[in-house]
Amino acid sequence: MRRKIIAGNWKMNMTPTEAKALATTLAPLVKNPEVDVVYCVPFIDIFPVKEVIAGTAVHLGAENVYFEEKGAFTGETSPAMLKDAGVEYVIIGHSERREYFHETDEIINKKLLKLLEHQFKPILCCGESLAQREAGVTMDFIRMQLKLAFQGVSASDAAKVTIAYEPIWAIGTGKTATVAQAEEVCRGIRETVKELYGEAIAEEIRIQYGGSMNEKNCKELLAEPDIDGGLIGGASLKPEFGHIVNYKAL
Ligand SMILES: O=C(CO)COP(=O)(O)O
Repeated sequence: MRRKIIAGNWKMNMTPTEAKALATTLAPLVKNPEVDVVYCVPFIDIFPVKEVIAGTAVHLGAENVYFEEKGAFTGETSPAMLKDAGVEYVIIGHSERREYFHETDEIINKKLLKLLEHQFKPILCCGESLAQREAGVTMDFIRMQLKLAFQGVSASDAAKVTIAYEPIWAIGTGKTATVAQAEEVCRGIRETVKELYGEAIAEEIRIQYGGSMNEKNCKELLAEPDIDGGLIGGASLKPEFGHIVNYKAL
C-alpha cells in the first residue's frame, strides 16, 4: 500500500520572517501519522522553516535545483548545498519553470538524474495545457514528458520519484480537474511507468494531483485509487493546509 504524500509548494511567497510565522501557525495543525507531509519552500526560507519543523514529522523540500555540481553559475543552487541544508524533497519540472524560465525536457532530465545521484526524493511535475486537453492529446503529451524526464533513470531510482500531475489550466485558477479527469490521467501515468519500468515499480511509485486542491475537494480526489497525494499551492499557505493533511476527517 502506497503512503499518501501531501506537499505544499509555497512558490515565491513568504519572506523568511513570514515563513517562520507560517510554519509556526501550521505546527499544531499539520499532524497525521498516515501521511508524508512536505513543505517545499523558497531557498531563503529553508533555514527558518527547518528550525520550526525540527523534531516534527514534516519533511523539508525545495522548489528547484541546478544540475551542475558547483562553479560559475551565478544565482543557482547546487544539490550539495540543498543536501547540506537538510533538504530531502525537490520539485522539478513545474509548469511555471517550464514556461517562465524556459526549462526544457532535457534540463528536467538532467535535474532528475542529478537529484537521484545525490539521493534526494524528487517531485517531478507534468501536465497538459488547456489547448492540449481540448485537442485530445493530454495523455500523449504527458507520456512524452515522462519518457523524456526518465531517460537514463534506473528502475530502482525511478521508484524514489514522486510524479505530480498538474494540469496547467487548473493551477491557481480555482478550476480543479474533476475527480474522474484527475484519476484518469494519474492512472495513465501509472501505465506509462509500467511501460517504462514494469508492474512492480508502477505499483510502488507515488502520483500526486495538483491544481487548486483545497479542503473542499481533497477528500474526494485522495480517495481515488491512483491519486497518492497532493501538491498544493495556494492552500498550503493557510491553516487550511492542516485540514488537507487530515483529509479523512473532513
Ligand atoms: O502549482 C501548484 C502546486 O505545485 C498548484 O497550485 P494551486 O494549488 O495554487 O493551484
